[in-house]
Amino acid sequence: MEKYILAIDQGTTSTRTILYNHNSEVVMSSQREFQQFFPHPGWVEHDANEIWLSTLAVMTETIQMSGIKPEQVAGIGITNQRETTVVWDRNTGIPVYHAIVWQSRQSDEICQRLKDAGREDIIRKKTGLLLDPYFSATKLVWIFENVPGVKDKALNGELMFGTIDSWLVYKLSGGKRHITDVTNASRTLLYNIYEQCWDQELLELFGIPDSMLPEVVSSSEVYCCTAPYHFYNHEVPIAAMIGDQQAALFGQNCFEKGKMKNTYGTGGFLLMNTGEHAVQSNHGLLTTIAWKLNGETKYALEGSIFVSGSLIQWLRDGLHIIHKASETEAMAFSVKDSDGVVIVPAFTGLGAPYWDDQARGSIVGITRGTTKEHLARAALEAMCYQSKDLVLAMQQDTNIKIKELFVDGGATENKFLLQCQSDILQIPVTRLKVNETTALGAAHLAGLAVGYWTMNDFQADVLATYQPKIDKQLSHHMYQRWQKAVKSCQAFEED
Ligand SMILES: Nc1ncnc2c1ncn2[C@@H]1O[C@H](COP(=O)(O)OP(=O)(O)O)[C@@H](O)[C@H]1O
Ligand SMILES: O=P(O)(O)OC[C@H](O)CO
Repeated sequence: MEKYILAIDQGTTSTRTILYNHNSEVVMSSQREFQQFFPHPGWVEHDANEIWLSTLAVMTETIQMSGIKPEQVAGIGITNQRETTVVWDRNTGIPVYHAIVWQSRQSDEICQRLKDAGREDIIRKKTGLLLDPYFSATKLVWIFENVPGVKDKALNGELMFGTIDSWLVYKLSGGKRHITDVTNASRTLLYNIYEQCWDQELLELFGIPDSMLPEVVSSSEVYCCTAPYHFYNHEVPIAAMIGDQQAALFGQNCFEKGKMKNTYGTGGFLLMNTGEHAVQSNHGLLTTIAWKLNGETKYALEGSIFVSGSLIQWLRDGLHIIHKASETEAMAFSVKDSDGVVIVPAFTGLGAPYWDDQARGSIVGITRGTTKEHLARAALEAMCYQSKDLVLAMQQDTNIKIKELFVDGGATENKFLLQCQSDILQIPVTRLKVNETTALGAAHLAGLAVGYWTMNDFQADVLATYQPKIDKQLSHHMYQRWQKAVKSCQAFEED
């Protein structure tokens, strides 16, 4: 009887399940979007129950549509939107508040308070992260301070905290297990990534009782089985949990130190495997855990780009100069260059390596001859320049010369983007046949845990490699113009 691995990819806007066969081919998949709540400007919330129900629905649908028997599923791997925070009642399993999403800025003030109290350094040293509302701990503090009765209940040991991986395993196991994997723990601001444990000093600093924390486990092992009533009366091993960006790094086969992937979605996420050493960044990059497998922990450096593919959405929905994102490819190829136009998409400030939340976007270099084709080209180039900023920062932090960039995400359909990225970086840029590397990474980790695959089974099947086509000098000149444009948009705000 042929066996399969089921990956659950619980993302920010939708939940997906993908069923893989032994050749790592997609046999069936299913997807459900769920509601986004924006109760105040800058706040983003989800209904954790809806996320759970969407997960059950897509799991069931995938199995039904594939026509396989439930007992043919050898294991389940979970990958998830990271940092998003859920608090639920230990006795009833009911969340006490909406899940606060990683994008949400509602704990801004709490971060500021801690910064003013001079706490940022200690947090950065222990967690590799920044004191920012992006990460879980201050979201949890926000719930304590704003939802009546929650803090007392938490202190009484009546509540549980978890990121989405934790929440889903709790539900899937019928409340039997309260766990999280190291990669998700490493995004909470509560986990000491060097000692690999919840950090007592940080728990005290945030006022969080350790009774509500999940047990931290590796990214690949059989943690428990699905409660039979959730999966056609079958107990299927849940065998992997990993944050989505780390899962993509694994799914891209970036197993060795120095290997790097870049995801071009709404935002951008660049991760480099730094091996068994956690590298502290001097350029505002995050130090994070890549995965823990067979007792070995691998670390990564991470840079996030706030606006990547969403710049193309803005051309469509804001400027109305395109109807579909894919049109930008032909438009960009149709002109020989951007005619000197540079777009800096600092819509909400600039992330690493600038960390300037005051900066705002700009379009410089326009003339009477500027056309929408030049703007489309400049927008795609901006996505590449931002990645180059991060690649350079990573090279400086690690002393590792990057030899190749692996790419994934929706915008990698765009051939101009990938050629341009190779030109700007002056290294090969490789896209695999599988673009859903996040789910694949989680599936592979689950397959390893249940003996379905070995590491030798993971061969990167290349779709295309783009080699630099412009010379170094021109590439350097273009990048210098980008740096000038960034400086000018920062200076403009100062004025
Ligand atoms: N052919 C394309 N060229 C340029 N950008 C694209 C293209 N197709 C999609 N995008 C951009 O990629 C993003 C969608 O990618 P996706 O990986 O699905 O994002 P996410 O997972 O963040 O929702 C959108 O912001 C869209 O504008
Ligand atoms: O769900 P995505 O793909 O938007 O990813 C979200 C990231 O994990 C946030 O850190």
